[in-house]
Amino acid sequence: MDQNWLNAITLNSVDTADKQRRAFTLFTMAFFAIVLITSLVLSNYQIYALPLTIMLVVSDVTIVLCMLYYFRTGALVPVSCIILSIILLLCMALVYTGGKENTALYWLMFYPIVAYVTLGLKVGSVLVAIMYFSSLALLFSPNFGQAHYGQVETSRFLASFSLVILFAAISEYFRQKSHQKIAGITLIEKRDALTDPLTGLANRRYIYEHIQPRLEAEAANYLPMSVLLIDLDNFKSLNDSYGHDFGDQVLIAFTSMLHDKLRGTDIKARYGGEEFIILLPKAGLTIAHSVAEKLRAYVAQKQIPYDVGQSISITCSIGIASLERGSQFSKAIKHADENLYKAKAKGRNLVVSGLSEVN
Ligand SMILES: Nc1nc2c(ncn2[C@@H]2O[C@H](COP(=O)(O)OP(=O)(O)OP(=O)(O)O)[C@@H](O)[C@H]2O)c(=O)[nH]1
Repeated sequence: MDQNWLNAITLNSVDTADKQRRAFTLFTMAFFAIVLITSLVLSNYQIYALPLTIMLVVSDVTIVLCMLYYFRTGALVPVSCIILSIILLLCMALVYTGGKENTALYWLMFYPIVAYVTLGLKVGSVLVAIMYFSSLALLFSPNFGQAHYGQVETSRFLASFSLVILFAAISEYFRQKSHQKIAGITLIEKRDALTDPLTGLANRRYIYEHIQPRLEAEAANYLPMSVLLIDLDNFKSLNDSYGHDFGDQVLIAFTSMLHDKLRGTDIKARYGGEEFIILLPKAGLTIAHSVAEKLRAYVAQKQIPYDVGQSISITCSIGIASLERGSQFSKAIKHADENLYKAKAKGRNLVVSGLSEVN
């Protein structure tokens, strides 16, 4: 069975909220970095060596440009990697020089938290590991850095920094797990709410909640579009003669016929009871009429097994309307329904089409 339509149902709102959380964490840190670097450059540019001043200004400008790039493109991962790498370098430079009154090591504590929140466990761990081992190298190579850190200071720093990394990693790991679980459950529930359980087709809610907004937002991908309303003929007497369970089997068999005769890109849904709706994107009335006519003829000749050696056939009536740019979906549905009514009135097993009114 064609389930393509289910893949179109996503959790945009959940993903957007998670991205906002990561972006907000990153940019809060970036904001402090910009303020700190700018004030350092402004107050010390006379005493700093020129290469240091240039390095700080370039870092500052790059962070600002990265933020602007994110707001233009929404590309959070590359932007996070660049900003976090710059801040990693600046932190290591700080450890190298010792910072004001040898307090450099304190400023490393926030980094693992931001790295894990922003880039997740895998990529975050790479940056955190680089910071951790670079710090070790600087702390245990007495001739390498400019600053001297005492033994107690070094061991306390390593112990507390290791604990911060450990807790940040544990918290990110379980946050990711629970996020995936909740997102998975929410997606299943959302898909269930838009699926007809008997036929596996999309339901009426899918058409109004998922497709209708897209017709307005992505009109170029859909319009002109044809709307087919299909109703199985004399379904009540079929139920009465063969039983409700067999009626259900007929609905399932009819769904297979839809899949046989229509394309995967056509939108098919059970509109209610024994009524179905088909949307043919980028198809005018002429094409829609010929598609509907082929479907009608196919359904009429198809045998549905009833009992051993016994089978029945069904017929359907189809009303068509077209949805052009500027016309309303509700009006096209109404017009298709009127044409379906005409098809029934003219004796059933018929296709009736007509243009929908344009605003
Ligand atoms: N088996 C089964 N029957 C259903 C289902 N949903 C609706 N029906 C039945 O479909 C029948 C529809 O009957 P009507 O609306 O009178 O239409 P009809 O008998 O098809 O007559 P026309 O539409 O005029 O050709 C009703 O008897 C409903 O109970 C379902 O999920 N399963």
